[in-house]
Amino acid sequence: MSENTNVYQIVQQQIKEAVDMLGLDYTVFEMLKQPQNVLEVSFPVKMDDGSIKVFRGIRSQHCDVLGPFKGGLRFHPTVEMDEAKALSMWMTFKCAVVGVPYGGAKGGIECNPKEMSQGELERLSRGFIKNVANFIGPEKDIPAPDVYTNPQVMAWMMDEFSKVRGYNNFGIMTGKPINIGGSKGRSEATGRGCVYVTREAVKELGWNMKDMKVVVQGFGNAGSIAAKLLYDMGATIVATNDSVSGVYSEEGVNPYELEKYKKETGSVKNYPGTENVTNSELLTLECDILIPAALENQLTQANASDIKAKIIAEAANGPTTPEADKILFEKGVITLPDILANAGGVTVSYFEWVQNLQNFYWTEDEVNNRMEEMMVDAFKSCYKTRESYDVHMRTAAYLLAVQRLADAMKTRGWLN
Ligand SMILES: NC(=O)C1=CN([C@@H]2O[C@H](COP(=O)(O)OP(=O)(O)OC[C@H]3O[C@@H](n4cnc5c(N)ncnc54)[C@H](O)[C@@H]3O)[C@@H](O)[C@H]2O)C=CC1
Ligand SMILES: O=C(O)CCC(=O)C(=O)O
Repeated sequence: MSENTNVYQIVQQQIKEAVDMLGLDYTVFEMLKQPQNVLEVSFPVKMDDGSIKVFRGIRSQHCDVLGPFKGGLRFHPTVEMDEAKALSMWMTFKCAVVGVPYGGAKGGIECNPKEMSQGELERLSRGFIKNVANFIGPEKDIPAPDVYTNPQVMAWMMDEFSKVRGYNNFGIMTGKPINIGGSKGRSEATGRGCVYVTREAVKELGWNMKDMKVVVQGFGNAGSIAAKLLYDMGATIVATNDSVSGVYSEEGVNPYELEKYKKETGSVKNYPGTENVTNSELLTLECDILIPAALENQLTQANASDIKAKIIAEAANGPTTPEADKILFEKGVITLPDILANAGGVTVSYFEWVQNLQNFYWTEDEVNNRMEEMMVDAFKSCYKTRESYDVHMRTAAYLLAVQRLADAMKTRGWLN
């Protein structure tokens, strides 16, 4: 039978399982099984050659019982509503797992940013914001970077929103450049947070980071930072890739040098001293830690039994299908689920928003130390729940998150 890779249906299944295990009122499932609000917009953008192209943008706001909606915006050719809904739902659970007072949102624009100039990307970003300005706001829904969006895109969007409102609104977007209200540590936060929980898992197993061989799928923001920090801790980065190619070396690569090479050539492909590997070869390489840091549905029933890693730390959202999860659990692999492992990004986004609202800025050490404390606490809570319910880490994280959401619903009078 072919595998279901519809991420919206997958997340609904994850919620149902947690609600049933916790014996909660069915209203909790009814509330969480779909987003509270969705918006789809289309708008014209003038291209550099003078032509007009119409783009489609999406924003899904899942559940705001714990606070305003929050989550990234991606620029990608595959952006569509079911994916945005699922990603917004994962944001709700992620915030609840780490104790960040937000609800989940996500969105994006269907486009190929690699084929667009900076001017076109700026007009695209501003056009999107003009069309969603009434739907978002610093107390309502605060977007952030995701796949193929970056601090510059956040800056244009913040500037456009401020123009629409008629006064500066730094708190509307997070992941901004530091000189216009960005937080120190935000660019590195997703990879850094992922490394903190990976380090805790390695410690729990009584292993030493210096003995770890690591494979990172997706040498972008989250993946390259995770690779660099693990390398700094003594781990060996044996392979990594991007959308063009992968590279492998048994002795390991220096991710700082690889980053320079990728900046110069546009890809990790043909990095000296390595052999090129395909994406499917990369995922099943001999290693201790595998960090999927690209897109959804990468570990599936087709490749799960061939995966050699003992720890999988999901920097990406939704990289593992439920069928793959089962196979990996039975093999004894410890999966650090996305809603825990990549929560460092939204945690520091929360710090950025707090700094913007107070107009008072923190040092990088303050940001990193506070994030570390929250990530380690969340890891420990999930690990404890995993042991007490005898479930895998993903289910443990959902049990914690759904219980916290249900408690807040009860307190707010949404449940009997
Ligand atoms: N940026 C952030 O703060 C956060 C990102 N994430 C998740 O992390 C993942 C990566 O996001 P970012 O690092 O921000 O994006 P990015 O755009 O900086 O990097 C994505 C990387 O994946 C690579 N890639 C794309 N398609 C690929 C394929 N088919 N095979 C192998 N590599 C491929 C790209 O070449 C690029 O190197 C996404 O799932 C995102 O939702 C999660 C939490 C926060
Ligand atoms: O920083 C944020 O607000 C959200 C980041 C994000 O999109 C994610 O965690 O998947």
